[in-house]
Amino acid sequence: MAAVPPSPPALFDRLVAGAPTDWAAYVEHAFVGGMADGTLPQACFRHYLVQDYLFLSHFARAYALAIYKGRDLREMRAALGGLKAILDVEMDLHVSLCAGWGLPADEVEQAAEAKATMAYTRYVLETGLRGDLLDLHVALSPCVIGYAEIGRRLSALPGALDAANPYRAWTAEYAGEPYQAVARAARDTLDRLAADMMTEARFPRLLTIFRQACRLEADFWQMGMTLAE
Ligand SMILES: Cc1ncc(CO)c(N)n1
Repeated sequence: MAAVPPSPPALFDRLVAGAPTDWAAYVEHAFVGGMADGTLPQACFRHYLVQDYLFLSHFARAYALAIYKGRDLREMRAALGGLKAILDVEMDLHVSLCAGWGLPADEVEQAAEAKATMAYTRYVLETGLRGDLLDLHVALSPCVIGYAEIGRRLSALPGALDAANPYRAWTAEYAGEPYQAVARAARDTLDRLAADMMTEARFPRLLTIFRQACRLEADFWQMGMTLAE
């Protein structure tokens, strides 16, 4: 019987394997550890939460760009699914999280964007405008798939979901099945696009986009930690 050839590693796993330091600096940032054990100062979380609301509104625009860049209805519908997940699921969570932290939505919407927020969101949008759908989805991937991984890791740590942990709602949301499903869909989208758009010659440039996005994610946590504006 002929041996079944091993299937190639998924594109996302290849990207992580190609940028282990940048990936770890993002998903293992001190901000994340501080949410796990509850020691993160609450002012840092509030600052982050306000900026993340602004982040998500630009992130929704990037998914809208992915609809525009779709080459057929299937790709356009997949991007629409991502857009709806942000606008209808994640934004709703944010509005209620913000309310729970005493931050009314209209106040959050009026807040000034921190430089780290501008840098990250505009980098993703610009990468998508300049490149094709694969460039755009690689730029988006650390966000969606990274937060699902962070949520999953946190939820396995003792204390992260305890009633006494002020960040338990955040962890529960990103560890929860609806968000995990969004991240699986993002992985599938990458693999489907890679199957007909990816060449080996292209991989180094995709890895550069991925690394840059991971660095900007780590900077986003750092902005929260330091209350940077
Ligand atoms: C900064 C940032 N990255 C990723 C996500 C997940 O969508 C988020 N909410 N915020």
